[in-house]
Parts: sequence; structure tokens; C-alpha cells
Amino acid sequence: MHTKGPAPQFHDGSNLRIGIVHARWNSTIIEPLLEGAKAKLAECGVKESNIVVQTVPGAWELPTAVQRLYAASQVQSSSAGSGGSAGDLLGSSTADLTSLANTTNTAAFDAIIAIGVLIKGETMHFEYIAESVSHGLMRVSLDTGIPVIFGVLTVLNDEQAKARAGIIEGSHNHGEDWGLAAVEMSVKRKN
Ligand SMILES: O=c1[nH]c(NC[C@H](O)[C@H](O)[C@H](O)CO)c([N+](=O)[O-])c(=O)[nH]1
Repeated sequence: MHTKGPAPQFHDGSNLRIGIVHARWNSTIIEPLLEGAKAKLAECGVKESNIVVQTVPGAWELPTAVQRLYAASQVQSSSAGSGGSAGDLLGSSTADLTSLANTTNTAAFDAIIAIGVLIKGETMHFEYIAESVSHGLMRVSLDTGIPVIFGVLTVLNDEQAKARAGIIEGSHNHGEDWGLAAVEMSVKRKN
């Protein structure tokens, strides 16, 4: 039963480009969260071809990956605009070009969703990662001006994680909220 979140708002996502970066830790929870976000993006009309999904090992890597995806999309879209090659703009090594070329369809994003699942262990590791990742994602969003949707579960045990991924009977998949937030923030940013 989903009681605390905002009433869902559906906006027209047909002209939006959305990036999703997700961690691979706790993948049995990540997968339904990712599917929930993508389902709501589709429901709002975001084209499959305008959704770019990338993965990182764990939540700690999310801020840098989101920042790099944003930066690559700016290079790509400005080189497309200027008619120059991405290489001119990157002043780049082959490795940079390869990684840029491997990120298909990186024309400027309207929002990026960062998805991770942090489950408290018996040490302070959880606290340090959760604190740094939340501050890092907020900083990327404020520094770039692009909405970065905080899709990082910070839970105390597997049951809490399952309840937020819609895996437990009657529970709500928070990934859906993140998809809707990405569309809403993108539309409001354009207006
Ligand atoms: O995404 C996660 N990464 C985790 N650790 C890995 C971390 O995010 C980095 O990938 C790693 O430290 C290498 O930088 C987790 N725990 O340690 O418990 C976790 O629960 N979730």
C-alpha cells in the first residue's frame, strides 16, 4: 500500500531523453526498480530509443557516472550542433572517443535517474556510502542544472528493500515514482 508519496502526476514525455544509471549490487532489487521506472517513462510517452541505461558496480560509483553521462551528452549534442566531430571537442584519446561512441544516443538528456540499493551491514560502510552518494548526486544536479532523480534505497535489511521494490505482496515499487519524477522535472525545466 503506497500511502506517503505524492499523488502521481503524468506529463507528456514524448520529446524527452532520459538517462538511467544503475548499480549492480543487490541486483534482485535493482531489476524491479529499473523496470518500474522504465514502465512509467513509457506510460508518459518517452520513446524507448530516448532512454539510455548504463550500469556501475555499486552505489558509490553513481555520482561520477551520472556526471560523465551528462558531460558526454553535452559534448555529443554540441558537436552535433557545431558539425564538428566529438573528437575535436574532447581533445581526446581514443579511449574517450570509444567510451563516448559506446554510449549510444547521448544527445542532451532532460533528466538522469540514479538507481542503487544500499543495505545496512554490520559496519559503518553503509553510512559513509549513503551520505557521500546522496550529497554527490545532489551536487551533480545543482552543478549541471539537470534533474538527477535520487533512486537510491538506503534500507536496514532485505525485507525493507523488497517492500520498496514492489516485490512483497501489496507493496509499492518506488522505481515508478522515480520515472514519473524524471518526466515531471524534465517538463518543468523546459517550460
Ligand atoms: O550499491 C551498493 N554498494 C555497496 N558497496 C560497494 C560500493 O558501492 C562500491 O561499489 C565499492 O566500494 C567500490 O568503490 C554496498 N555495500 O557495501 O553494502 C551496497 O549495499 N550497495
